[in-house]
Amino acid sequence: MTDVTTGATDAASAASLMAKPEPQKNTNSPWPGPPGMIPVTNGQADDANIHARAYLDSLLVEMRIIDAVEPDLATEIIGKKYTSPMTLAAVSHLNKVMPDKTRKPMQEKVQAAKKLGVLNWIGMEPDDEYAEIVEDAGPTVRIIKPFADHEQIYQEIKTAERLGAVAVGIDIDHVPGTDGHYDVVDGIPLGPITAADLGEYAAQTDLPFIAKGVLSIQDALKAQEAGCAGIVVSHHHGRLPFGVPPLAVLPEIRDALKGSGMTIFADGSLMSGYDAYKALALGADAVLIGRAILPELLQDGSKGVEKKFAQLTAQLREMMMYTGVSDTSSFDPTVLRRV
Ligand SMILES: Cc1cc2nc3c(=O)[nH]c(=O)nc-3n(C[C@H](O)[C@H](O)[C@H](O)COP(=O)(O)O)c2cc1C
Repeated sequence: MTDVTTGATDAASAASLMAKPEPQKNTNSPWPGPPGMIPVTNGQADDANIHARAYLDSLLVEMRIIDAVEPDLATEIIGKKYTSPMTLAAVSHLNKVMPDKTRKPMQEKVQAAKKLGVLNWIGMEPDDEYAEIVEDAGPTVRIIKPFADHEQIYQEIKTAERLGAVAVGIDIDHVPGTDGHYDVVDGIPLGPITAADLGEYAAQTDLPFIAKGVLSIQDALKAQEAGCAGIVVSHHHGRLPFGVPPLAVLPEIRDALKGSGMTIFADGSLMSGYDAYKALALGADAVLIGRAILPELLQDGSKGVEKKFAQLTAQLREMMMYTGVSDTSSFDPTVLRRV
């Protein structure tokens, strides 16, 4: 049976699939490629994904069927129109994991997003690979790592501008490493991002700037102060041990940013259209779908993603109809009951 938390096909691999890179514990991972390339979970209480899943499953839904009609999923995100409030998350490094070197999952994902008319995100790829991946792409947000070398950040912002990104940002939640020091990714040292840094990056570019990995009102307000156009409420598939479920903090962040005009994205274990519905009902303007599309992407490329996305869309539409939500600006958190 497929596990709704992870998309994995049995309980053992479900427990092993999410969260922090744990190369030595990757034996049950269903992903191809070198151990640790695609994050897996330790399945313990410190794994924030466990709590994200439990929180999502504790949210039940009232029915408001009288007067309900088929919903319209068209959504404006930072001034551009898309067919859905569901976007394809940054899931980097995938071209390296495929044993079949003729396959390019990063490009396949970009093409699926374009075909579907949804926003796509690109994460940590070197600028030259990023350029190849987004050749002939639809709208893309480029997320840059919090490099210790700030010059590299400025350079990557410039490349994103040149390549026509619709927004640019930093995954600010990728500063700490599991050794208690600043993380190092692909041999590149990461470093702290101060509020002043964030303000400078946001001011440097005409593109909307996004802070990805906000999980408190404090950081949300700092991002606002820094001039960010948007935030992603996220713990980056459980980088933070014991991380609070993004959906648990989303409503208070939404309230804190009320009237700011900022776009609020959310992600974290959204494995179905029903999960996406809950994030949207709790105040996300749009959601990022990452691991829910990974098995299909790696197995069947663009077509697999399109098929999975159609399933997520059907679930989102079904839930919107049952709850009388006719369009993506009409979500109502009072429909949800926590049990
Ligand atoms: C294989 C993989 C690579 C990722 N790489 C990046 C990255 O480079 N930059 C980034 O901001 N997020 C990255 N993420 C995090 C996702 O964008 C997303 O925040 C996270 O997976 C939570 O969403 P999900 O539960 O739908 O997967 C990555 C996720 C995965 C699974």
